[in-house]
Amino acid sequence: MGNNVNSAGKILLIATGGTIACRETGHGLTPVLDGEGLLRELPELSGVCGVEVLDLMQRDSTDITADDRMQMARAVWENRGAYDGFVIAHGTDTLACTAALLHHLLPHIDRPVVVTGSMLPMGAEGSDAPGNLLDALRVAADGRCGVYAVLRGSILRGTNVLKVHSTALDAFVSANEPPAGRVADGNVIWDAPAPVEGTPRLVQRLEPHVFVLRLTPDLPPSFFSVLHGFPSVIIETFGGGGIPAHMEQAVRALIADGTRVFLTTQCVEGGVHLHKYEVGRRAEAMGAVSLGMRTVEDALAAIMCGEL
Ligand SMILES: NC(=O)C[C@H](N)C(=O)O
Repeated sequence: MGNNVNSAGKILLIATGGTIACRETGHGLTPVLDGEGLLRELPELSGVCGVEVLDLMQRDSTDITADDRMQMARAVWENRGAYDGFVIAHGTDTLACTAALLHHLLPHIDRPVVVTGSMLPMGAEGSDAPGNLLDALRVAADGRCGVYAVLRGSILRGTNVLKVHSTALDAFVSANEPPAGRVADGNVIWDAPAPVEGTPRLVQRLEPHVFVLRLTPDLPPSFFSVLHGFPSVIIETFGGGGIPAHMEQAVRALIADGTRVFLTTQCVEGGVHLHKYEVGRRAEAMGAVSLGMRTVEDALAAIMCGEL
């Protein structure tokens, strides 16, 4: 199978909930629409591709766990003989976690896997839902293999998705990489080369016990004792990266006790550069590992899948 499967084929829409599927229930927005309910709002669909539906779950994405994401990956893996591509309709709040984890759970996937969602429910006035879902289906039908998120006409690599706004329709950016492509007037335009081919597989085992710690300048070093026992910890450090001097001993003890310590930055973009400052070099010397340009979601997924 090449890097592009035949375009305009049969796509499986996997519905998982999220705002895109929400209605006001009197208890707040709750996902209630199933996959067919979403498609009913897309009269422009005919001519784009054939779509079948798999209703996997109806969750606000806040409630989605590693097991649920594994179910999504399995649904793609087990159905890939029957479909040319997959669209996953998902809540936006943890969409970046799902896109990154699917990328690492499905290395070299030989189908397009496109995650999308919306900031307003399908059917609400001015909603971004129909446009996002239709664009996602177009990208899946276009045939480029790999995991992507499609939102507001942008095609983001699964590893670089970042939600930066909690309410605006333009809520996502492609972190540390330009978008892979875009959808303009219904046409899919790729700006990045296709991913390198390889043998597709499904990663079977996930390690969900990864702690992410956001440093504050005056975090008491005694706090680190609660992290002993975690196999891996990601520390979101300041700017270019480093461990504050008064926490060094505590981090060293954590590493000596067998916890792998990875460092990233609290900055939205730019990554960590531990070689640049003395504080960064000291952190490297004690055995902390740089996450470079990875987003937290990508690093988390890579660690959970045993890649790091
Ligand atoms: N816009 C959304 O989809 C937000 C919603 N709370 C979710 O992530 O499921």
